[in-house]
Amino acid sequence: WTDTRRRTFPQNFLFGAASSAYQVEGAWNEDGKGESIWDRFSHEHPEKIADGRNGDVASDSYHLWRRDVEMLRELGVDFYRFSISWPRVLPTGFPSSINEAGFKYYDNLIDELLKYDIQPMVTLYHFDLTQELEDLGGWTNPLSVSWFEDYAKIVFKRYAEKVKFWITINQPNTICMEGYGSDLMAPGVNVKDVGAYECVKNVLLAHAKAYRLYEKEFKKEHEGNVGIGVAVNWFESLDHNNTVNKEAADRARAFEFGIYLHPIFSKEGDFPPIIRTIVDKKSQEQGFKTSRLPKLSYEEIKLLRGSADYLGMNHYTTFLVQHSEEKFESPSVEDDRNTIYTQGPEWTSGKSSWLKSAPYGLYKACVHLNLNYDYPPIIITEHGWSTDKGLGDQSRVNNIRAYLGALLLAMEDGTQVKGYTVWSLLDNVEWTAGTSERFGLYEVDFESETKERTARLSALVYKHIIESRVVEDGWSPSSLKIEITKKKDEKNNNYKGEL
Ligand SMILES: CCCCCCCCCCCCC/C=C/[C@@H](O)[C@@H](N)CO[C@@H]1O[C@H](CO)[C@@H](O)[C@H](O)[C@H]1O
Repeated sequence: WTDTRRRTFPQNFLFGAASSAYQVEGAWNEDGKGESIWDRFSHEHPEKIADGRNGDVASDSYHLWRRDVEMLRELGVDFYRFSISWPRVLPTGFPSSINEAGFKYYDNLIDELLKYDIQPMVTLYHFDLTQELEDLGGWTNPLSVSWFEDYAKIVFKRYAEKVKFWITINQPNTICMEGYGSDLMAPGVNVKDVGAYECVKNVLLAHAKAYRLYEKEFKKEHEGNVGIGVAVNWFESLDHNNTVNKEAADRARAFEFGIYLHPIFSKEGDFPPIIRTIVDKKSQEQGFKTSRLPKLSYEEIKLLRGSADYLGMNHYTTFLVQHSEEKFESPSVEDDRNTIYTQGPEWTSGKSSWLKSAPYGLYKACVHLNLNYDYPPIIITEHGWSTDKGLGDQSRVNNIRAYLGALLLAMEDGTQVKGYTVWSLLDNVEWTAGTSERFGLYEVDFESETKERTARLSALVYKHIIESRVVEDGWSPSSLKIEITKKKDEKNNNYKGEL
């Protein structure tokens, strides 16, 4: 960390910015869009949304997509990561009803991006299941695997020619542990004992089926890359001489991300042995006839193993882990994991309660992935920082610079990082935090009718990093005025998405 040599991002390294449908689009019931679980959750529980601002209007990107693309051009990014709202294109979730008007929105957005040589990186699922599928059990229903595959097929068919980067599913841990294993996120059904693990199995298989479908029907002709987005924050023992806490940190890493990565990226496949042992043993003691962690068959293990062209790594922060002496509700995933998390009191805090800056954690997480999964190709599909509103976001600048510095070190030591994505292009609805936590390079004036977007300091700094391909701590812009500087003579639609 004291080695401050100037390091450079390679020419083929890709820089991008991200958003997701529910968080930015708004137009929650326009042009035939179906109801999503976030529409239902936020309407039935307005008290759960910190400042009352939900995704009904959000950043209004459904109407302001041209301005969004203009912002991406101002930044000079190589790609834009956004998600397709399943309920906007298939209002019930099933392929029996296709909403052409919904697809038209994505046609326009993708064409506008390509016109300016910005690659679309499409997430197929970012937390917004249709309510109709949720009423059938959502991701706890094994049929969700084929529901997702059917949806993926329609979207692949429509966009395979134009989209070279795909993320099947964003953050299975949030979907399953927070959406089904608690009531923190939609649908908030709180089935901590069995349902959360059923969800894990179904979400993983849905991902793998979509991956294999692309591999079989689209890969040869279109040469795109399909990955999965996993939250890989760093978890390490609070104290390194304490075996009990070191074992707790092993459990934390396995439960937080190993459970999703091991089946896809390890040589042997299947769930991590440490989780299998814990949940099987506890389930037996608790009187379950079979383990609460479902089995993966031989065929399922094979389907999953190797089912990603790259790992989409969402990394924000680090947690310090202790073994828990306190009793959790049992049976539950928390009880199975049995850990307590804290964070360094000296680490700088973001606006979100869970977000503190510890860039060394990104380096360590990369080393961990390299050792456990043999240097997988990685795209950082999310990293970001929350603030209050305001344009002078020096803390975001410091955070992005520090984490990019750590990333350069990890790359120098062999980590195969192909790209980096800031979360987020613009302020948006931060789920139950509403708009009280701002993650945008661009500020959105949520009070205005026009949802005015204005570049923050971080937007100018990120633009400079992309242009110079180095992280210069001393650089600052002469004003907050941002302009499009990267001129393209002609559009380049021949990009094949080489990793
Ligand atoms: C004083 C000690 C405090 C310790 C607190 C421990 C409590 C642990 C609770 C864990 C809470 C979750 C932590 C991490 C969450 C992130 O990985 C997750 N929010 C990332 O999700 C993506 O992030 C974006 C920003 O939050 C979000 O907008 C996007 O949609 C997500 O894909």
